[in-house]
Amino acid sequence: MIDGVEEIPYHTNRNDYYLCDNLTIAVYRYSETKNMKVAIYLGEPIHLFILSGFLGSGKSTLLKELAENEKATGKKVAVIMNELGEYSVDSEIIGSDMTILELLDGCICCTMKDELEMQLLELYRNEQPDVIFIEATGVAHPVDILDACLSPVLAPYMVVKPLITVVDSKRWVHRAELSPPVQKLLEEQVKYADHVLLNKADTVSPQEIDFLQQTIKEINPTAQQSITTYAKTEITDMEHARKIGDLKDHESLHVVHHLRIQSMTHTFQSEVDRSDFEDWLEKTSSSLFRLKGFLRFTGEKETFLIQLAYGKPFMLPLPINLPMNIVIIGEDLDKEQITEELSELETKEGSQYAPINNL
Ligand SMILES: Nc1nc2c(ncn2[C@@H]2O[C@H](COP(=O)(O)OP(=O)(O)OP(=O)(O)O)[C@@H](O)[C@H]2O)c(=O)[nH]1
Repeated sequence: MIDGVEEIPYHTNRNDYYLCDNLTIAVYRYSETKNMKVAIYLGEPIHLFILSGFLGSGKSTLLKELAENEKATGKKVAVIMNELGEYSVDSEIIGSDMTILELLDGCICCTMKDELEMQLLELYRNEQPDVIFIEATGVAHPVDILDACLSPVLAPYMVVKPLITVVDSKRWVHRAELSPPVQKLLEEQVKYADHVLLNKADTVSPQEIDFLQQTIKEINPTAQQSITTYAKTEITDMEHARKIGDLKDHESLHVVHHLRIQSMTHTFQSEVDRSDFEDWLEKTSSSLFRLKGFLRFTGEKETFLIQLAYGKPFMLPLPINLPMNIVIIGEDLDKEQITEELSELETKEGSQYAPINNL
């Protein structure tokens, strides 16, 4: 018997993933006892790059460039490509010498969230890449992509790198010709980026580049900007996100620096008083885009799945024991204060079990 792991009160015959309201829980068979166990497979943290940008802006071109740079430094690279269509032209272009997974005919930020979580989990468990690049569809919203990538099970073992938005310079200059919803999407993709690539610089004049830089700065004053042709850039140009703590030691706080959209994962060390937590949620919810994870309340035997989206909280009791990881996504999060507030909610009873290594 492994300490701290509870048996799941149902039986399945194989290693499996258990999908629960959008969240993926890894379920492994522990062969000595023949019982199913819930656990997290712990390996090296994986660096996750999310590439957003409107259709045809140059995301695949950038992906190919960055992936090749990373491979040249000896890193193991995996790619997840999301396309709205049923066939991915881009993955053909990227080449066959790295793991490429396709999510076709839907968008990871809405209908394909579960599939994305499954693919990330599978990559994490089976391939252990150093870096994963996710190319979103041209119409995905960066907040939703980040949300889809950060399941509470995996988030502590991922280092989310700066969110990169690729802009088609010419299209941007002429964006007033687009429909208002498309214009809004382009602006949102820029607004929430950490790094904006002004790509296709060869298609505009130097004066237009100046104008472009200025308008992008007005929408997102903190994003780093690069001017590129055929997305020629280096990953080191974008290396301005750093994790806090050492994830190999299962550091509970996972923070994405310099992101306008920030995420953090808090791991509760012990159970929490339910009404204190509900008060905290009520007080804080309006400032969060998203909160999701697992929690146990003092005096209650189930683990609760906690979800907060668009200010509305949702709690579902689960008949299994899970690590108490909560993922939080928001803008300008005061992470230290949130960590402090969440730690204060702990009642010091029913401590968090240690995740298991080497399953
Ligand atoms: N002239 C010019 N063409 C470019 C540049 N970068 C990319 N392209 C071309 O633009 C087209 C679209 O590039 P992709 O990299 O496929 O764009 P994407 O954003 O992945 O496209 P979707 O996946 O359809 O959204 C391709 O034909 C590229 O070769 C550039 O800097 N200048």
